Amino acid sequence: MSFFTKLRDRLTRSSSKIGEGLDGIVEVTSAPAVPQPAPAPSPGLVGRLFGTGPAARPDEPRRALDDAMLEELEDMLVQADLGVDTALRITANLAEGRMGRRMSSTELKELLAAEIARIMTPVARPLPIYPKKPQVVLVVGVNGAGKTTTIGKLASQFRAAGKSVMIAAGDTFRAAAVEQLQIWGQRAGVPVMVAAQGSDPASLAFDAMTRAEAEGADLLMIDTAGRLQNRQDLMEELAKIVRVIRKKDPTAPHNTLLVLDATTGQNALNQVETFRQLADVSGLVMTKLDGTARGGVLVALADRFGLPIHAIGVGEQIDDLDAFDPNDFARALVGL
Ligand SMILES: Nc1nc2c(ncn2[C@@H]2O[C@H](COP(=O)(O)OP(=O)(O)OP(=O)(O)O)[C@@H](O)[C@H]2O)c(=O)[nH]1
Repeated sequence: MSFFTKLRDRLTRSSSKIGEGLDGIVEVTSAPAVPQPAPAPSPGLVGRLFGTGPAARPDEPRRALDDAMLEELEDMLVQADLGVDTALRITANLAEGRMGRRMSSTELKELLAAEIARIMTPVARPLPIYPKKPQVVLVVGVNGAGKTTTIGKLASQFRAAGKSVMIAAGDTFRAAAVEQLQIWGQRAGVPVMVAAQGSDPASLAFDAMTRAEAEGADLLMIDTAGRLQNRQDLMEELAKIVRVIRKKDPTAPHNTLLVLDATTGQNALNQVETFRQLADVSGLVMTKLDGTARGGVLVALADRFGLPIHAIGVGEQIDDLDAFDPNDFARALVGL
């Protein structure tokens, strides 16, 4: 199954929220549809530019775009977790030159998808791979966001691409977290370095650097703790890991990935703010886009922070994570 098919099938809770929202907005006050003979289907201009979505049916209900309709659109987008600022910007762009025009839900979906893709295109960037060996990737995020799973999935993909990968289980306080990482390491066929429970994560990171250098690993991914309850401790812990790995390589870490859980909705925005204060976040991965109606938050994140979105997760299996494609995501999100 292609990742787009998977994305479209699994993003349904978010997409039905937006898709049905648009249907409702158009149908609520529109005149009853007058049946007309159906001409051969042809995609609209936006459809032709952005994919092969369904053409607007001639008998689809339509509604003239006015201020009231724009307000309903805004509210719907806010409820779909795109956030107020982004919702306002999108509706303003959508309205430009179209006030008074009678629009169908399909046309609105095409326009909305194009607007969302426009916002997200600049941030859609796969994790960059550098010639530097080992490339050190620090992975941060709150407990349960999906760090372990993401590390496992990425490790498996890089290995499949011929890279030698090593993982360090830096959340040394939680035995269960270390065990999970070991299981993912086995699945991905990648060594996982662990330390005694409760030992210093920075010391493990140093040992992992030493081993990765000695073995000529291409990539070292370091998992970290996500206890936000004690922000000061966590900040010190992350800072110490960075200090220690810089003794080995002053340019490391080369990437700091923040893993976010889509089901947290608008709270993901706060997590970005917080982790940017704790670490030098260089890119985002969003997990759990399946089974949540809050996937729209990714648009708000792109619009607000402009941080690269490296990958998105739509399930618990090893191949349920892929590079972020803005057009695919935008179309899936609006239900096209
Ligand atoms: N449905 C779904 N579940 C996911 C996804 N990514 C991760 N999970 C699940 O979310 C749960 C937490 O994921 P972990 O990878 O353990 O998260 P973590 O951030 O490492 O959490 P701690 O180990 O508690 O620090 C696990 O049950 C995963 O299987 C996803 O894309 N979709």
